[in-house]
Amino acid sequence: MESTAAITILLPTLLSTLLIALLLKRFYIHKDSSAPNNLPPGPWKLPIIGNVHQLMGEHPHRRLRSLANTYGPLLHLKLGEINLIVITSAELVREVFKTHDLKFASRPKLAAGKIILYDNADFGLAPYGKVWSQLRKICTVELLSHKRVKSFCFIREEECRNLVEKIRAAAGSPVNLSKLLSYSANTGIARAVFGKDNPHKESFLLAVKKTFKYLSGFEMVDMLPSWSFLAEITGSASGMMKVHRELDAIVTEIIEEHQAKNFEEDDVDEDLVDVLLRLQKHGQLDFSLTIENIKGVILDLFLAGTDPTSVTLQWIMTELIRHPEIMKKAQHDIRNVMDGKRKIEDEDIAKLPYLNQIIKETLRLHPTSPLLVPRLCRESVELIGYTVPVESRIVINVWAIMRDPIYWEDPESFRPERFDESATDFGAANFKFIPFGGGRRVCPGMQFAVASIGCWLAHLLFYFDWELPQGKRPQELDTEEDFGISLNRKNDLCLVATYYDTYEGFELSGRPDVLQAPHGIKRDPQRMVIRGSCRLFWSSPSPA
Ligand code: HEM
Repeated sequence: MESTAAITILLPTLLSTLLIALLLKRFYIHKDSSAPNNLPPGPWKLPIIGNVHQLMGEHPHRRLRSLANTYGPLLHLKLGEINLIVITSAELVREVFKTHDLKFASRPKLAAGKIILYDNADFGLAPYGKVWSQLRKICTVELLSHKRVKSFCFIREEECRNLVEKIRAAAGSPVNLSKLLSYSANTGIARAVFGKDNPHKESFLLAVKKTFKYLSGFEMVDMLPSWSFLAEITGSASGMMKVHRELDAIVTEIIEEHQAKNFEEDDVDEDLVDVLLRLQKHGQLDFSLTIENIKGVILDLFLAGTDPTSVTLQWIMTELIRHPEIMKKAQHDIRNVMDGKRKIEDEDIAKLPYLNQIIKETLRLHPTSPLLVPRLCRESVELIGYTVPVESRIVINVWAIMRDPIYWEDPESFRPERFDESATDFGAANFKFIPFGGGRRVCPGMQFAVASIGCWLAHLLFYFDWELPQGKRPQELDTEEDFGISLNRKNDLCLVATYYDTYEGFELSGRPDVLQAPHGIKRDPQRMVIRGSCRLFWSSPSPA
């Protein structure tokens, strides 16, 4: 983990600086007089670095859970100059998302937001205010609303079929599912946002990985923002600048292509980029929409629409491989629902509640943002008798809450059925299941993500049987995590897929929804019947 490495390298320097500071300037190190007396509890703090050293050695969400177990669900840490408040209970999440939503609706200024995302000109990291709310509204209406998500079903279906074809082409050799899913997710969001595929996937996906690492909020430069030289020493400033240049080149190309189209006012085929450029040209918003805002929005959607979706799918497939009986049940459901049909459509997926339960259970155990996206407290707030100071950085350890035995029976087990028993939904109604966050800053891409994940998963399970390469046993599949703002698998997921040949004696043509009958037999998908558990075959071939 880069931030841990940076901490490890810097710690001796910081400690010696501290020692010298203590010896020579004893009297210049004052207690922060502006700090309230009743801060939430937390461990003893070293001067200057505060509790930075206590986050070493483990992923932050795991470390913060251990600290919460000692100090309670409302925890105060000092990370360099930053007051970090860590929330680890559903009851306190309710306070943040409901009672005091407005006070917690901003985001801290992170170095990555400044350098990579055009000084937070996007809306995912933008401070609470007019620019954020209008950009969010435009994206919701034009891209992420229920109606728009439904209208993109043709993109989802086409991309799913392309994915199936790619996996089939591997003909039983291991496929790198992590890579294939990232590519597919990126194509899906690119086509929805700007109408065509992203030709620079390889470099884009590398830049995405780095961006999510830099956005964790645990970079040295984000803990000691007034020591700006740290960004230079640790190399994070140049690293971020490099990522910025790579991403900027891609969005600049997209924008220039759209500008060159010279679209008409009443163009009915406007995509989101066209809409943003039109609004900029005609000054139709009550703030001045800059080209940096437009680039930032495209990057937000591009980053958020690619990584969490594909990462969730990788965790789903990881859990299904580790639990073959659950995989079989899901496959049985979908092959039954398809009942001789070959092309999976949105309405088929709607008939698969177990698939939905699998998605929820995976997001419970592997939330892609284990600490959500950090919030900034806009004014001081009283919570359970403690004061959360203004400008504190707030993280909600959803990873810990969603594994807490207080709220979940047998929390470490992968058991999709638990979502059958309780009517827990994605919408954070009970504050113990919050993989998409909540309140005003809740993920606006939730419907887009759930529709895409459902479609991909249905295709992966309907068309293929899956196993680990080299005869490995399910429990040998690792679940090692990599940390950034997004909780990825550390190692790529490589699996062997066996095409589920439901139509005996029939070959699929180029596209998996098209059947090719052997010579002399009429093609009539209506005449397929189900035999045995879920295997389909041609009912009565009667060669002419
Ligand atoms: C499984 C998939 C996804 C998960 C788990 C997820 C999760 C999250 C979380 C936890 C947040 C922070 C919420 C908070 O602060 O309370 C967030 C914010 C956001 N997400 Fe997602 N997300 C997913 C997919 C998407 C997709 C597909 C898009 C867009 C196409 C998207 C766009 C955004 C944006 C723009 C924000 C920032 C919102 C704001 O600050 O107002 N996400 N997401």
